[in-house]
Amino acid sequence: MTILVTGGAGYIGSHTVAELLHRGEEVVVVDSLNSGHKAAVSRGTFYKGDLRDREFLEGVFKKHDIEAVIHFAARSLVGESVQIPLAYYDNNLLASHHLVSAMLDHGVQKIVFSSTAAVYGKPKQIPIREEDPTVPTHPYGETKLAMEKMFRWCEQAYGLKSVSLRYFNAAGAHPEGEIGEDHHPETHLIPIILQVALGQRDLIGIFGDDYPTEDGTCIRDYIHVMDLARAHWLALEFLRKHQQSGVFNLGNGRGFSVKQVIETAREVTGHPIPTEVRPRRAGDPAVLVASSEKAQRVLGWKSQYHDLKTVIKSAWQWHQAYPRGYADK
Ligand SMILES: NC(=O)c1ccc[n+]([C@@H]2O[C@H](COP(=O)([O-])OP(=O)(O)OC[C@H]3O[C@@H](n4cnc5c(N)ncnc54)[C@H](O)[C@@H]3O)[C@@H](O)[C@H]2O)c1
Ligand SMILES: O=c1ccn([C@@H]2O[C@H](COP(=O)(O)OP(=O)(O)O[C@H]3O[C@H](CO)[C@@H](O)[C@H](O)[C@H]3O)[C@@H](O)[C@H]2O)c(=O)[nH]1
Repeated sequence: MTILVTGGAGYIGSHTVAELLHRGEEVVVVDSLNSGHKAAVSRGTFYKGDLRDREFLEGVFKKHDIEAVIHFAARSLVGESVQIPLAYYDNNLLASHHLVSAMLDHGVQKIVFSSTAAVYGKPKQIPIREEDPTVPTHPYGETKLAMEKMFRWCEQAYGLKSVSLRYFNAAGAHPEGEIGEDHHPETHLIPIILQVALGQRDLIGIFGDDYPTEDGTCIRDYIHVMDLARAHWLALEFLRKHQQSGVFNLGNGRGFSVKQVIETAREVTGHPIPTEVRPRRAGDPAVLVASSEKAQRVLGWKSQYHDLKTVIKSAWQWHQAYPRGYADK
């Protein structure tokens, strides 16, 4: 039987596809290539298409004996979601609605879902635990939370089993160096810093240095993309074994400020990486750090890349080999 991976040509999706294939799973990828890259999926069956195209989706479900779905496909930029919220309701909620309808029509009852730390909004306590209040501060987080809820209601009504993985900040690249992070435009901190080190940008803008943190810059929990990839396989195994739904945080449990990330990148790259302080970015909470105790206890997951330097080194290896990302492949 086959695992359908939506958004499998994207950053986290492509690393998960590589992990699933490594584990001997059969994989079918569906991706619109809106932000992903065909070259990121070198093995497995690939279909270019949009989840909102019901006829297209129907064709994929008819052609393959699908056991479960891993659902990455989404728009996922915090700032953009504030500017064009309807695009987020359309591409995230409507697309997921089509996907779940097709799944249920074809008797597919298991889904692993890319949720996010953004569902918590401004956390009341650190580290954040799964039972903490979920009060998103932007449409991106709002649509992800709505999808989690949609899965829960579908469990009650139709028996759908879901695992929602709330990831914190994904970073790094595959250890074999053939796939990595390549977004256009790039908005994420670590790849932008590495573009400065490559000479593609003059400096990195720091979005606010007046947060209530030790050095005034935002603190995030950076988790290696291969640790995330392995968690998806474990979530699939959890669904197979227990026929039970669940929600899990995935982070390293350690927070690093924007300034600390820049300093570590200077050590890794040997580049001075000039900075400029800019205004705060709308919707950014000061600190997001996960407790992943539940994922460790229930899924048997453990982060293998806890050191920020190792995470940045692995991203740097990819950016050095492919300075223009997949355009160089
Ligand atoms: N990158 C992070 O730090 C992070 C953190 C938390 C959660 N997430 C979530 O993880 C998932 C993957 O993130 P990413 O950074 O790999 O993003 P990405 O943009 O690299 O990947 C998303 C993929 O989905 C595809 N896609 C989007 N809409 C589609 C549609 N309607 N039909 C078919 N394909 C579609 C895109 O072409 C792309 O390949 C997203 O759901 C995101 O919300 C990411
Ligand atoms: O040029 C930049 C880019 C980012 N930042 C800061 O760096 C931190 C990390 O930002 P970024 O890499 O853009 O990630 P987030 O906005 O934290 O969002 C990521 O992590 C979230 C979970 O925490 C996911 O939901 C999102 O999909 C994913 O993009 C934030 O404090 C930003 O303000 C800067 O100071 N300068």
